[in-house]
Amino acid sequence: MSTPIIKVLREDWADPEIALPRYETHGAAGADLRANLAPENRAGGITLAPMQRAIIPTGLRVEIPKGFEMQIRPRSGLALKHGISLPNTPGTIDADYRGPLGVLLINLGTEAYLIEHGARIAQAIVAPVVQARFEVTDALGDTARGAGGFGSTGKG
Ligand SMILES: O=c1ccn([C@H]2C[C@H](O)[C@@H](COP(=O)(O)OP(=O)(O)OP(=O)(O)O)O2)c(=O)[nH]1
Repeated sequence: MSTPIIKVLREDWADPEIALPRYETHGAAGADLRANLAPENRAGGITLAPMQRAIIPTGLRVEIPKGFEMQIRPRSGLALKHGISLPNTPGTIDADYRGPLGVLLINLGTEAYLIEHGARIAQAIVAPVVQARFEVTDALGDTARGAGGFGSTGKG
């Protein structure tokens, strides 16, 4: 598969010094997204109290090629050390979305956490998608599992 190109537009107000999403290692699945805060929040950052959530701007808009999506996922280190996660993980960025790319963060930790301007707050995974067709039917095909679910195959 050839490398999909994501077109990235910086907002007029965004700080151009903040790096675009990038893969930190050769084999990384996710490209780190950075907070690009509004000018009035840059000095002080944005503090998330325990259980508080907020959309953190990236200062970017993207054009994802048709047939792909972008998933926004938490960074494990932030989750482990500070309880910073995404209530909508994985956030879905649709190929036809042209609005601001925001990262919805939640502080699941017990202490307030400061999001600094330029901080790496989440990671973006680009993944192929297919759109299925949903068809009504009167009967579904037989399987060994049948209607068994929710732990029906037992423990261990
Ligand atoms: O973490 C996220 C999740 C979504 N979006 C943007 C891109 C996405 O394409 C759009 C809509 O997201 P989604 O479909 O998850 O939201 P919805 O609540 O179903 O809204 P809509 O009715 O607009 O589809 O919002 C973000 O910027 N960040």
